[in-house]
Amino acid sequence: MAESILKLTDVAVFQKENMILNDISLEIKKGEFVYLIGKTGSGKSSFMKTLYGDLPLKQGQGSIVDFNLKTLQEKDIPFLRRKLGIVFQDFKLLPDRTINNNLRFVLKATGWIDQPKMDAKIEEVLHKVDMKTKGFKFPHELSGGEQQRIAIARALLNDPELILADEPTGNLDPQTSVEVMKVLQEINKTGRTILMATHDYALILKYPSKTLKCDGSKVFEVVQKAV
Ligand SMILES: Nc1ncnc2c1ncn2[C@@H]1O[C@H](COP(=O)(O)OP(=O)(O)OP(=O)(O)O)[C@@H](O)[C@H]1O
Repeated sequence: MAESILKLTDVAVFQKENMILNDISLEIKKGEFVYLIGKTGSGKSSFMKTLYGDLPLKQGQGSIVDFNLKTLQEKDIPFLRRKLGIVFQDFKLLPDRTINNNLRFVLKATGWIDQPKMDAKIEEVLHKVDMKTKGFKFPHELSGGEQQRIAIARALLNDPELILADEPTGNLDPQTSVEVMKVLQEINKTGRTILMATHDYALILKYPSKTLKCDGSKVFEVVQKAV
C-alpha cells in the first residue's frame, strides 16, 4: 500500500478566530495528483496555508510529509517547507535578479553551499520544466507561462515529497495553462505527489484526477460527474 503523504483527522481551519472549514478528514498517498476546487472564498488558500504551516493547526490532527502539524513549532517551519514545493498563482519570483540567481537564492537560503552542486541542480530543474536556455533572463523578460514554469522549477529544488500548487494557472490563458499542467503531470509521473487548488474546470476535464471540494465549510471528495 502506498505511503501516506498527508493525513488529516477532524481538522478545522481558522483565519484568526474565524473557523473557515471544519470536520476535515482525508488522506493523500504518495504519487497521487489531487485537485482542490471550490468557489472564491470557500477556503482553498486557507486550507493550503494550514498545510504549509502559514496558519496554525488549532483543532484536529494532521501529519504532512512526516511532520505533525499539531505540534509544529515556528522553528520547524523551514524544515517542513524544504520537504514541500509550493507554487503560487502570482509566481513570486524576485524581480531584481536573473532566473539562475532566483534559484541560487533559494538553494543558499536552504543550506546549499557547494557552487558546482548548486549549478548542477539549477540546470536539472530548469531542464525539467523545459527552460534550460532561459536562466540568464530576468523574470520580466519571460511570459507568464514561462515565469510559472520557473516557479515550478524553484519548487523542485529540494526534491519535495509533496507539491502544493495554489491556483498555478490562475493568471494564465487557457493554452498556457495546459502547458503548465503538462509540466505538473510530468512531475507527477516521476512519483511526486501534487495537490493543486484550481478554478479551472476545463483543466480538470482534460486531466481528470481525484478531486476534493471546499463547500459549506467542509472538504469532501467528489466524483468527476459532480464537479
Ligand atoms: N488573512 C486573512 N485574515 C482573515 N480572514 C481571511 C484572511 N484570508 C482569508 N480570509 C477569509 O477566509 C475565507 C476563505 O478565504 P480563502 O482565501 O481561503 O478562500 P479561497 O477559496 O482560497 O478563495 P479564492 O478562490 O478567492 O482564492 C474568506 O471568508 C476570507 O475572507
